[in-house]
Amino acid sequence: ATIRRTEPTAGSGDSARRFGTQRVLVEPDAASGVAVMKFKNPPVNSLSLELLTEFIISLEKLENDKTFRGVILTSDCPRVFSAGLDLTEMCGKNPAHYAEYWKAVQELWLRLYLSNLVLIAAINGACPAGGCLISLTCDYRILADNPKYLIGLNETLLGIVAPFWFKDTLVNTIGHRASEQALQLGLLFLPAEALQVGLVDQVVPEDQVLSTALSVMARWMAIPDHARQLTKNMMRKTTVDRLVKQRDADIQNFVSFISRDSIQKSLQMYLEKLKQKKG
Ligand SMILES: CC/C=C\CCC/C=C/C(=O)SCCNC(=O)CCNC(=O)[C@H](O)C(C)(C)COP(=O)(O)OP(=O)(O)OC[C@H]1O[C@@H](n2cnc3c(N)ncnc32)[C@H](O)[C@@H]1OP(=O)(O)O
Repeated sequence: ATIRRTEPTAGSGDSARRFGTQRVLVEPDAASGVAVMKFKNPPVNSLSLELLTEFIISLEKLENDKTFRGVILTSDCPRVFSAGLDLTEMCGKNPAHYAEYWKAVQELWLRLYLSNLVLIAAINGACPAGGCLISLTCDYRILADNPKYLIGLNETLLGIVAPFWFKDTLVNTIGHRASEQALQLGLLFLPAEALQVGLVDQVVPEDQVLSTALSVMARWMAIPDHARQLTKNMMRKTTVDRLVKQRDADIQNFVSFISRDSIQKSLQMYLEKLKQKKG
């Protein structure tokens, strides 16, 4: 994926010169040091290998540019933040592909979870599974108050299992008992429920998600970077190290699990169900 610069928006000057890739739009505002990163992989921002790769590239570019201290993650697709991992990457492929794909999923989580940037999720659509995981890696989550925008780690509903580092991220956010129940039941929370359980930090009207994210960002960026970053690292490094210490074993575990006939069958059936839903 190549990083492309696009023309600045009208009357904005250099600080709004957008850049990004085909599936990840980046709207930087150098004046405030905040960039808005929008997933653009229609129709549902499924986390394909390409999107994961482009996401990592764009995030790295922002992290390496000292102008930027905060990034807001949001969706360019209507009604959906992200439908989670791309199911077509996990069915009907070969072990080598599954390994490559899972390595990219691990990489994105590792980069996001320990990022020095202030990361705020402006959740403007449905946020199941891998989409929920991305929002959980952020420092703060704002969800649009729309009953259609469900959020949660629903993997068991597909007959699969969220890996331990998905689980750890949820436990670090909503606690052990709430996570145990949510993961086993594959719970998808309504906005009010997600707020109540602590899965999101704020629920606001749909047209205020981005403006709210910008004002919350200002509050987080008022903290001296070094102190905030060291504190974030103190809070999260143990969780990250658990995966770092066993990345290859985790990949092998994923490949053998996802390759099982029974798992392949449930994923195919789930994809069929999604397609019939439209019928
Ligand atoms: C040891 C560890 C082992 C395994 C770990 C695996 C961890 C897995 C994590 C995951 O993220 S698995 C993915 C789980 N995702 C979901 O359950 C969400 C599924 N999608 C939906 O619920 C809905 O699509 C929606 C996000 C609520 C949006 O609904 P809407 O009605 O707007 O769209 P529609 O459902 O018609 O879908 C449009 C189109 O997109 C296809 N689609 C949807 N989700 C995915 C997906 N995750 N991957 C690939 N494709 C997806 C859907 O089939 C439709 O396709 P079509 O246009 O060709 O019919």
